Amino acid sequence: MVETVRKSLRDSAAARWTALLIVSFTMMCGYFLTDVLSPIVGLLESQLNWTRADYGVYTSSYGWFNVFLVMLILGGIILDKLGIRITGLGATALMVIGTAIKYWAVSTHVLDGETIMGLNAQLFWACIGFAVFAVGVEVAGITVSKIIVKWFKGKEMATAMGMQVALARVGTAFALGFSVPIARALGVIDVSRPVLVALIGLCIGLIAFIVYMVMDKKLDASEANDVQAEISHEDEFKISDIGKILTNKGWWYIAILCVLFYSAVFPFLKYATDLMVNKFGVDQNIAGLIPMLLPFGNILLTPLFGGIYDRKGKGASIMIIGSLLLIVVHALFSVQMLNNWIIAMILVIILGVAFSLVPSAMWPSVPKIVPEKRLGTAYSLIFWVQNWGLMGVPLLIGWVLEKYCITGQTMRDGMMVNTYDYTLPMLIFTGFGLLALVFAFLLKAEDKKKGYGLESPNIEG
Ligand SMILES: N[C@@H](Cc1c[nH]cn1)C(=O)NCC(=O)O
Repeated sequence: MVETVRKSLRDSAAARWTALLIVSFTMMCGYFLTDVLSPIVGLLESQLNWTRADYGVYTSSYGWFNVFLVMLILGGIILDKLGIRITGLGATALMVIGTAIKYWAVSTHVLDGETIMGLNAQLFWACIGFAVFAVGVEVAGITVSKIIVKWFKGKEMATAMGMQVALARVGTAFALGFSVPIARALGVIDVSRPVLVALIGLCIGLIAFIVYMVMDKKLDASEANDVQAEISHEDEFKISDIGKILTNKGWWYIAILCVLFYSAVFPFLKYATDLMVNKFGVDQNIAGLIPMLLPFGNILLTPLFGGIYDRKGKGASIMIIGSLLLIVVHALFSVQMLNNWIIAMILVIILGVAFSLVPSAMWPSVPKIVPEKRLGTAYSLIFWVQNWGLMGVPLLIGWVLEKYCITGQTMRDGMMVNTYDYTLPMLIFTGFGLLALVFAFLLKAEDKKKGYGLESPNIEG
């Protein structure tokens, strides 16, 4: 009898890279919306009367439902229990719904003069929309991580995760670079216009995810026998598995490193354009172009470093180097006399290297510490811890700026606006970097003790 060796769809390089591109596109649209208002902080002040503290509240609303209603953790459990297709579809739909609410909030005049829970009503509804969107984008993020593990385990996993992060950064870069021109297009300043562009992108992202669902079904069909075999060997995910994750020291070190490191990058990006205007004297119409270098650097470097991790290993060491660079950059940003825009550009580029090193090693390291059936929950718990930082730090920085850093007033776009000294916020970011470095070292020591293989290559054979 002739025996045929049945191949899984994931053995086809074309199929797995196509799947990656499709889901990465959906995430790219999500990242565009995440940062779409960051470069127009000044316009939000002059057009919608949002102060820096209001902007801090808006930015922190990203974590409201994820953190306080534990939606992110629920999303991870749903992912492990119900699977990739249903969770991803729900998450992508939430991104669209949240963005639609936010667009309505920043474009309508029916809320003018009203307040809700002490907040201006327009700001309140923009926050609700952003909070709903954030549940979607975070759950979509963990779903996509699990999708990559599903297609790329034992293959180019870190390169694939790096590529996905790279495309996500294209979304961030577009937001930083093009929000202002979009808001100013057609001769009339309209801060809702970039949000509308993001909404249209997310609708296309939703369609892209539905296309991916077809591929996912085909992959499952091609592995039907293997899946049966796996199910007989491995139990399904149980709620008690959460305890197993939470008692894993290696997981905690990654989660804490993640919250500290990302708290010094994403919240920094939210204020980076304003930093360029206030500290480096860059014109606000082009100030977003300097922070934009950071995600653009990531686009090339994250897959490159991922490739190094795949072939050579050294995951824990890569995270240590990334944390070190983060400290250097923020410490130099806090030096008052370094106020030339060329220095700002160089520092942002180095920050881009740091922000490529750590994610390229961090995300592919999680499957080495946690088994695949618990991965959705493990990623969601890490993101949950991280969301405390993404929520709290912008709020802290906005409050610090309003309370301690106002240096005077100036005329921009025909409006009197405050000017700010960014030394204190940059010292706070440096502190996060220092703590991140401590946890990167602890992670490396734990890896040595437990033999997770963080320093070993990902590609088998
Ligand atoms: N939890 C996300 C955070 C995020 C920011 N914008 C959209 N999501 C995350 O950490 N993703 C990994 C990354 O490196 O972007």
